[in-house]
Amino acid sequence: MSAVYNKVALIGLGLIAGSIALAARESGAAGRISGTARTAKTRSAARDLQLCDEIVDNAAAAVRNADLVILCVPVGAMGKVMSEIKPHLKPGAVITDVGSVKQEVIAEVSPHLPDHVHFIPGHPLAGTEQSGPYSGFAGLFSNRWWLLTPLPDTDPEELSRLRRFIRALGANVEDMEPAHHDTVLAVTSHTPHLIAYTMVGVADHLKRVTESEVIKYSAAGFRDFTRIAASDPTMWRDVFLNNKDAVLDILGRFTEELFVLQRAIRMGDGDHLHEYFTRTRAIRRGIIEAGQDTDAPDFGRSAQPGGKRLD
Ligand SMILES: NC(=O)c1ccc[n+]([C@@H]2O[C@H](COP(=O)([O-])OP(=O)(O)OC[C@H]3O[C@@H](n4cnc5c(N)ncnc54)[C@H](O)[C@@H]3O)[C@@H](O)[C@H]2O)c1
Ligand SMILES: O=C(O)C(=O)C[C@]1(C(=O)O)C=C[C@@H](O)C=C1
Repeated sequence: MSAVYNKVALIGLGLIAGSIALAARESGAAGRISGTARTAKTRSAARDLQLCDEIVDNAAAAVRNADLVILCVPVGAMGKVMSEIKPHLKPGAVITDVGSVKQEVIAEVSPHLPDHVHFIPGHPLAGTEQSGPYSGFAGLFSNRWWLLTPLPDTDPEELSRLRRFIRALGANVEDMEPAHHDTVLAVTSHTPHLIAYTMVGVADHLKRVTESEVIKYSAAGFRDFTRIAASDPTMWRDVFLNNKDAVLDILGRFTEELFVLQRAIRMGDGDHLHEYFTRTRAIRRGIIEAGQDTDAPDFGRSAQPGGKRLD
């Protein structure tokens, strides 16, 4: 394909920027990619991996003459990076970000925006528990959602151009209000991560009592928790500090439900537990039937059309 942007600048060469670089190169969506990272070690790793056409020592140099600038740093660092690149941006450039939280990023970045650029915040709903330049891969965004949260004055032509670039990386694009984004992600991503972190912490305490048994006999469910709980501490610290209200709201609801289930177990209320688990199972099956979980095994669907199983 012909390039959507002549020069793309990636700030923060970790999992997401590395994956964007590889996918953009594979698709030809970027004419030229310039990248930078905070530490010399990361820049050197990115050079070894040949992630970009050029790896430069600072963000100011990376954005020079760039048509698209993608901020790929932790949510809490977005404002600082934006203030550094402000004087070096090309007039007409599009600035986007990949932060997992939107309202706070918009609040932190907006004061540093020069008049002559377009800021279109975004968030790819794709990732892993890995971080750093070695963890990127070209297929990360394939068939995943990438949400954009355009602002009231967003130029429609620039918005459709950015959508074209993102689709070239393999993702499906949708627009969302920033506040709604933060509520949805608190439910689908942020609170589940906090629960995984907590569960692994509980098991860690238990391990001190039972020695190595918690790890040795850990079942698949717990192992999935440990994968999530291995996610980058800086990234997740910033997510929780910057999506505080939505996460605290969902966490409150979670705690209430947990107490109800706890009571049902104590009272031996099997009907309540069975009805609850039947509802949650239907949600999982709905996700798979909608084709939203490409990693999931297709539990019995081939044998039973419609996802129903004979029990
Ligand atoms: N990992 C995921 O699953 C995932 C998915 C979607 C979106 N995101 C978002 O993407 C962004 C990047 O995440 P990632 O997983 O690629 O992280 P990463 O740790 O792999 O990479 C982050 C990069 O930012 C740089 N950085 C860290 N702190 C910085 C600072 N204070 N100033 C300047 N640079 C700094 C690091 O050196 C590194 O180059 C985050 O905002 C995160 O919320 C992550
Ligand atoms: O698959 C994972 O490891 C992820 O946690 C990815 C995940 C998610 O919760 O789905 C994590 C944070 C992002 O902002 C987007 C995607």
